[in-house]
Amino acid sequence: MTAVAPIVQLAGLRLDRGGRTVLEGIDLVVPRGSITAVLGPSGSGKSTLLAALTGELAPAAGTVEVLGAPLPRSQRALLERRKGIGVLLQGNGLLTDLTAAENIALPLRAHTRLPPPVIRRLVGMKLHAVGLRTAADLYPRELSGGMARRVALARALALDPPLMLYDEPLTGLDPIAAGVIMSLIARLNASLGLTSLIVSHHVRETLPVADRALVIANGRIVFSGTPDALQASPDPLLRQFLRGEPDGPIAFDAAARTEAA
Ligand SMILES: Nc1ncnc2c1ncn2[C@@H]1O[C@H](COP(=O)(O)OP(=O)(O)OP(=O)(O)O)[C@@H](O)[C@H]1O
Repeated sequence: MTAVAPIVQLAGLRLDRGGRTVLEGIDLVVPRGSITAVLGPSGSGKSTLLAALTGELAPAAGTVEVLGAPLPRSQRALLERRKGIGVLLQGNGLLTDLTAAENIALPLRAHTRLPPPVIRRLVGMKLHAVGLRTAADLYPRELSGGMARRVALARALALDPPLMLYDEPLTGLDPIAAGVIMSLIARLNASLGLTSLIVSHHVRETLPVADRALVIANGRIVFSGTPDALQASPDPLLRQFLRGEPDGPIAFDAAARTEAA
């Protein structure tokens, strides 16, 4: 790994799922420290792209470099690389019979040999980072949706990963909780020196915190640039997407995508 290498670099990437090509011709460089909004209609392949970044989905063609080097093929090396990638998945994935603090401690217990007092201290720091110091001993059922999302975020940050991947972090949240999560994502990115990719349907909430935007549609990247350039684009496909119109150049039926060879 080198200090100057982009944190994510994709070249000529093709991703297949269920025998079909979901994405192809994907070239992408994500600079360190940036927040990239990954946008696109439902089923366009946003989560599939994240799956390629974590190594969960192997490329059908092309290369995936994450944290300065190609993703390793061996399962052991891949698990090691994944410690540097924090993932907040759709839904929080909190274990219901563990408290907030115990949930956050899980990755530290699984992947480090730190003594319990150090783990307790690290968990306290993560809870503090998401503004939930007083919720340490609460169970997920005792948390609001926004609080549970923040606990899940603290858990994703437990191992201090330099790269954070967010898959629909606002799903199921009311507008106030959504605003809290988005500003927290932006604040953590700046204060911890992270790089973030945010897959989201919530264009209006996500673009303001992003310094780059990608739009995926019809199996490829149809826009890569600043949020301002996206919003100013006259491209009919981008206008259709930003306005949420059903008719236009974006094909919404799955049959429109190509069959994998
Ligand atoms: N495990 C899988 N096996 C087969 N096909 C899959 C699998 N996961 C996703 N797909 C297909 O891949 C395509 C892209 O799905 P993906 O979940 O990446 O889209 P998305 O843009 O994240 O959608 P959404 O915004 O609705 O979450 C879809 O056609 C989907 O049906």
